[in-house]
Amino acid sequence: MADEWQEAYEFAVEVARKAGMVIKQEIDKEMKVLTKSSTVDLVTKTDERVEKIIIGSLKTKFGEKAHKFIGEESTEKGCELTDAPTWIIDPVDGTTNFVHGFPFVAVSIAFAVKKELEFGVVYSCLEDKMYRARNGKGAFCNDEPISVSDVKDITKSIIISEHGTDRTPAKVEKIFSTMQKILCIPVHGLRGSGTAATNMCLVATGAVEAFFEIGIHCWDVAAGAVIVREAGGIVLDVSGGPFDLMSRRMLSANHEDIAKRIIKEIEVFEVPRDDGVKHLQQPSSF
Ligand SMILES: O=P(O)(O)OC(CO)CO
Ligand SMILES: [Mg+2]
Repeated sequence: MADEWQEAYEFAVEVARKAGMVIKQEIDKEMKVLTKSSTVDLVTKTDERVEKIIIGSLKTKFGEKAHKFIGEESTEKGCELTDAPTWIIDPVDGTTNFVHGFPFVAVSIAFAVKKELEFGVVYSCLEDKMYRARNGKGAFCNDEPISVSDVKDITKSIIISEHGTDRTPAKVEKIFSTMQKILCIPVHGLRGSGTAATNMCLVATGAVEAFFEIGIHCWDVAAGAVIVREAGGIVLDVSGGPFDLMSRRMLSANHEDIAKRIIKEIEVFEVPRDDGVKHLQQPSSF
């Protein structure tokens, strides 16, 4: 088949837009906020409702059994990425932002075949920015081609990292220590939008040079990974080794020079993998 997944790609954009409309309608309403892995890991009825809308639309279009689904709100005990065509979905990336009305909230939809990411769609719905990319076909924001920054000197860069939702003091200390070391290189600035998917799109548009985080999940970064790569950037493990979607560790950058410099400063800490696999050694390529 010449272009087997183009229809799925186009449909994913449609579904992400529909999901974003629901988020926009619900952000100003009274909402009940529940918690998940910690008291600061928030979830609302909108997260669940939007995920049902996305998965329901995809099943109606492609059939109940044709594809597999990994969704933030419907994957209870770890997630397994198989060779089957698989959708990886974060219905509301930036739930804390959504709860507080902080204006960066994204729908993230990725599609993998034989464990390789085929395309990714990130709809930053409050900004009305539709980011999308498909392997070998370029990355776009609202249909305009996007590309990463050409800055290779870390002292001329802006870097994004986030604090995560684990408030164990030892982990918070490592996160802040890493940020302090990077800030004092020095870089022009440190930022964070509160959504990993949007952060990756900011790397892809050249607004920042890199984004890294330990503790994110596969649904936060799967779509963004395709978008960064297609915009000319790189996506790696935080050690410099190959990116592993299930590892909960990710560094995306415009250029190897920026990535290498950041890796020198990252204080790595252990997090359980998304697929429940006990321990995998992360080989470093730098
Ligand atoms: O808001 P969510 O979907 O919990 O995701 C967070 C990271 O886990 C922001 O990317
Ligand atoms: Mg998320």
